[in-house]
Amino acid sequence: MSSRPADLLIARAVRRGGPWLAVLAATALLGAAADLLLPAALGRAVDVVVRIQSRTGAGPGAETGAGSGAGAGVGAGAGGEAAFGLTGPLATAVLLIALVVACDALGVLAAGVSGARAARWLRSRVVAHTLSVGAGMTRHLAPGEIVTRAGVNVEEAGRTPEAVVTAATLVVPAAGSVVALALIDPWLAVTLVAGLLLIVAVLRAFMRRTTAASGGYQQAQGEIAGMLVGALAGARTITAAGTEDREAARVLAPLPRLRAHGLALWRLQARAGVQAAVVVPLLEIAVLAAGGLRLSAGGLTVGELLAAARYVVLGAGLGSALGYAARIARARSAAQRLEELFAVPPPAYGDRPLPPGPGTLELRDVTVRADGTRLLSGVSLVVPGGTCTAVVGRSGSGKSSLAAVAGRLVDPERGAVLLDGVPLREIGREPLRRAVGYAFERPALFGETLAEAVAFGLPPGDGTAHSTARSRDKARTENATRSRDTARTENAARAAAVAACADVFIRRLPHGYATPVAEAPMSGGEVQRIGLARAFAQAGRLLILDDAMSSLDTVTERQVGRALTGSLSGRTRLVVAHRVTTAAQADQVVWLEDGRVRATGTHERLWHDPGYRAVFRAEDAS
Ligand SMILES: Nc1ncnc2c1ncn2[C@@H]1O[C@H](COP(=O)(O)OP(=O)(O)OP(=O)(O)O)[C@@H](O)[C@H]1O
Repeated sequence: MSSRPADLLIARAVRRGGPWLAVLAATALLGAAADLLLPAALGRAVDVVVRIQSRTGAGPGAETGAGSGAGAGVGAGAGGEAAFGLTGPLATAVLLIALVVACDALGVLAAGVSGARAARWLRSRVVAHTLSVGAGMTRHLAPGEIVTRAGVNVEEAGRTPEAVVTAATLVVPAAGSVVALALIDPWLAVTLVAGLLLIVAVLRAFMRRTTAASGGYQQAQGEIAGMLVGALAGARTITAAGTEDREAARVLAPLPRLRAHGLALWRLQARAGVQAAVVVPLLEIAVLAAGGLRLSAGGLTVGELLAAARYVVLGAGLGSALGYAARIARARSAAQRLEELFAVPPPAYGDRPLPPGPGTLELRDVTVRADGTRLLSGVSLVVPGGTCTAVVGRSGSGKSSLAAVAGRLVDPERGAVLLDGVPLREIGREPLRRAVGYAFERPALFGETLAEAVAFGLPPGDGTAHSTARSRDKARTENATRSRDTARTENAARAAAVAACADVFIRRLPHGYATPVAEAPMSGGEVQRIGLARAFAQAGRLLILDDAMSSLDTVTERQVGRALTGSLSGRTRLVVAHRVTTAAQADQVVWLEDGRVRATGTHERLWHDPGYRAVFRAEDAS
């Protein structure tokens, strides 16, 4: 994958640092400037001392105590002058040191906050995008992989603001040192530039190799997480089969690869560290040697040589960018993995509203394909508004695929699905999701309490009064409307729970509808009933039940079946059925075989066909 989108993503994440980024850059630049000025201030102080010493004749002669009284007087006057002359450079040096310390402290804070903001932005985008793609995302990547990317990789990519800004500001002392050395002596500057070019070459090679190695490391990490989450989903099966050790070995299979990439990263870091560690002192020696020669030739003062020695250390500080380069490299490979998530497009919704209608569902020559396999081929059928259609067929015949395409959980590769004459692709997400309710064989329950689990997905009210209300009166009206809407939602959810035979067992719980979902002791059939209630409450005009009653006992199934043909009969119903009773209650039956419609008609008519009867015998036998 090209690293360009990843680099763009990093740039956008860095920008999320906002004003803290400016603080980070300002403290880094100010600190660098103070660092640059410090050698000059110290050099000046040394030169003042040397000048005073040479004027007073201090040094070897003074140490021997030689000198006249007048000379001593001159020495005392010069000593006072020295103290006075030193005050300026020393005070400047103290101020500069204080500035460096303050910049360091503020820089740490700014780095932390800007990094946290970048990570928050990345994480929100990853989560929102993953959920908007929905089931399509898990067809591309295992859930554990996705979680690793949203967690670990987001953290790595989010750490970039500090690394990028600090690495960029390291250029300032390097460039400043070159300029300062050029002012002292051009040959010293040339020596430093040669050394810096070498350091940049080391850094570039290090970055390239580290990006590749950390990509491999992160991939192995994601694979382990993906397989662990998969294994946990089947934990009961693993325990029942007694295959824990074998599973652990399977989950940890990428471990040798992880280790190899980890070692490669350490090796790269060590090698580049050694290279930088060799180049920097060599550079210092080279500059000092050149400076020493110039000093002996009278072209430099001692203070200038001292300043030059400090400038070369500052300039070669570019070598300390190694740590930042490693962080940027890891962030780039992490950003590439995030880009792979963003590359999976969410379903595009239209903007058409649904006109009033009975809920007539029509499939026109629909073909559905997944991973190269054809799940449905040229399926055409009409479910008249307000009627119930049962979808039957042997296991693997395409019933769930038909249920999925009928409410746009997947899109057909060819053909069209229409609700009341409007192609599903053209309907806006909101009206589509309000019009269609789904119940599944193994529903996932969301919400804190059972009441919320049943009402999940229901709008608290129709919201029309909320959006325009501005004045206080309007706000009061809005609150009243909201309370009315909430009450209406609760009533709708209760009525749906009654129809799905969930109300009976919910009310038997000590806290009834207020029971936290996580603490509600529910059987598979009871969970299915909550799922059914949720779908009954949500479905505006089309209700799709995909094997949603498989765990219900016969009595409960008959009761729910009565609700389907009674209180819910105003809606169009598409019911994937395995039992004869469900098919017999439906207005029409669609019989699928190998992803095609084998026949359509009433159950009574189809029952004459031995093949049709065999579908139910096969279901009973399975
Ligand atoms: N994502 C997918 N990729 C490839 N093949 C798939 C995918 N989903 C389903 N299939 C295959 O498509 C066929 C139809 O699956 P579908 O779930 O629609 O059948 P079904 O009639 O609902 O089966 P069952 O009654 O056992 O639930 C099956 O052979 C299944 O293995």
